[in-house]
Amino acid sequence: MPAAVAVAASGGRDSTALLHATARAARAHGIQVHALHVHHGLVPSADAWLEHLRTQCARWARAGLPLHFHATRLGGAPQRGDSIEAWARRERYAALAAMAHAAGCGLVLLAQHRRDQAETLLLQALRGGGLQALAAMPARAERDGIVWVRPWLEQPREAIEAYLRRHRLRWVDDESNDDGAYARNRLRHAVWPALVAAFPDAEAQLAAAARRSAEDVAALQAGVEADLATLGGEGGLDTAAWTELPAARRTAALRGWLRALLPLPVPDTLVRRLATELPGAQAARWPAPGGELRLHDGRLRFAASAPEIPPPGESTLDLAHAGCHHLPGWGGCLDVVAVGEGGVAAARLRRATLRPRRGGEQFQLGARTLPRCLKKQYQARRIPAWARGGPLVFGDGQLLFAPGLGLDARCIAPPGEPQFTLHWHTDGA
Ligand SMILES: Nc1ncnc2c1ncn2[C@@H]1O[C@H](COP(=O)(O)OP(=O)(O)OP(=O)(O)O)[C@@H](O)[C@H]1O
Repeated sequence: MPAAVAVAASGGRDSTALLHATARAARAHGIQVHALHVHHGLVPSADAWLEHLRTQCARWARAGLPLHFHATRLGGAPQRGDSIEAWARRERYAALAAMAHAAGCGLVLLAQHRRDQAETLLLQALRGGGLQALAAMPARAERDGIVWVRPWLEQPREAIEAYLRRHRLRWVDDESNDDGAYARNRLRHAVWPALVAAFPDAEAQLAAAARRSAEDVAALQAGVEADLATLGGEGGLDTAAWTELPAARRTAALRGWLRALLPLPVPDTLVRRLATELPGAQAARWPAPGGELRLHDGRLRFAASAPEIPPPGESTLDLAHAGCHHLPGWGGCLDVVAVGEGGVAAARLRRATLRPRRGGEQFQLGARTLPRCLKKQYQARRIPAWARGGPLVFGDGQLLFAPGLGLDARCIAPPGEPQFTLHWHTDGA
């Protein structure tokens, strides 16, 4: 059993209930609970949410609950072309991960419930999503060295409301929940009441559909991995063996092979084109993101295009200020976000060294884990090739940041010191 667990607390209805329920259950087992709050700085009432949560946690702690409160104020703002929701979500998860690492928590609980899951499935279907999208939110996921768990994904919203009433809990209402500019709000207000009136069991059935989709995705993934093991990975895809696969498995195998290899996300049009043109082809070439696919001697291989700018070597950069540092040579940008804790000290970023992987680098994911070979960390976490594409960042010779993994736990600064977290974004990803 972990000694500490974190709860992502917005101050809203659901995470207030989850925080309270977690702290009560934890008390019985001698576990400490860390409430993690992110202040996005987007609406004036954000200050009030933070203060409400801080006061509430202090009150509950005085009443004997094993609670600690942490908050991060986000420093940056969305770049042009970045949607506010996408920016807020990305920065929120990064800040939550940083706070969890700093608090020594490898487990973070999120408060989404069955209605949220049902809505997510509908929204994904309305965007034309495939099975993976219809699986909606996973009950458990590992990312940034953290296990993210949604313990209430099977709980109806009414059960949470009943919990709040029983314990007379207070929460803050998010005024943006009424804003019709957001698809989820339109679904909630205009569609959901009519849907439930016609199909009273809609919430449970839609959530069940998401769960079944997730099971099917996992089974498909296992099948793809088994197929790829026999089709040959590094020496190229054995196209004769690939053509022998039953038609239904060919596309998935191709997509899986491309995902692991290409430096950028794989367009569906490319997968479809290859699925049609590969059978029977002898020698051929296809343009692909970041390079070219070449068929030769019965093997399909990826050749990365020569970068327009010479391959980035080692460079030194002042990263000790918030904002998006565009690095055209690397094909993306390093987002530097000011945080209160869980970041790397500004002083270490003033003369940061950026360089590609050379092999043999050691990286430590969490405070309670050991440093391991960086390549092994990427493999263990199945970080696809395109998400590893940016530079490694060093300060005073120590590895501080690896794209796709985040900050090395050994470089986290003490709370209070000026500090930043880093995120890598590939152009067009
Ligand atoms: N600002 C935040 N700080 C910390 N955690 C957050 C924040 N916003 C959302 N979360 C976490 O992500 C989950 C999903 O977010 P979402 O925006 O759907 O919820 P919400 O309606 O803002 O809040 P709640 O779920 O508490 O009613 C929340 O339940 C909470 O666990």
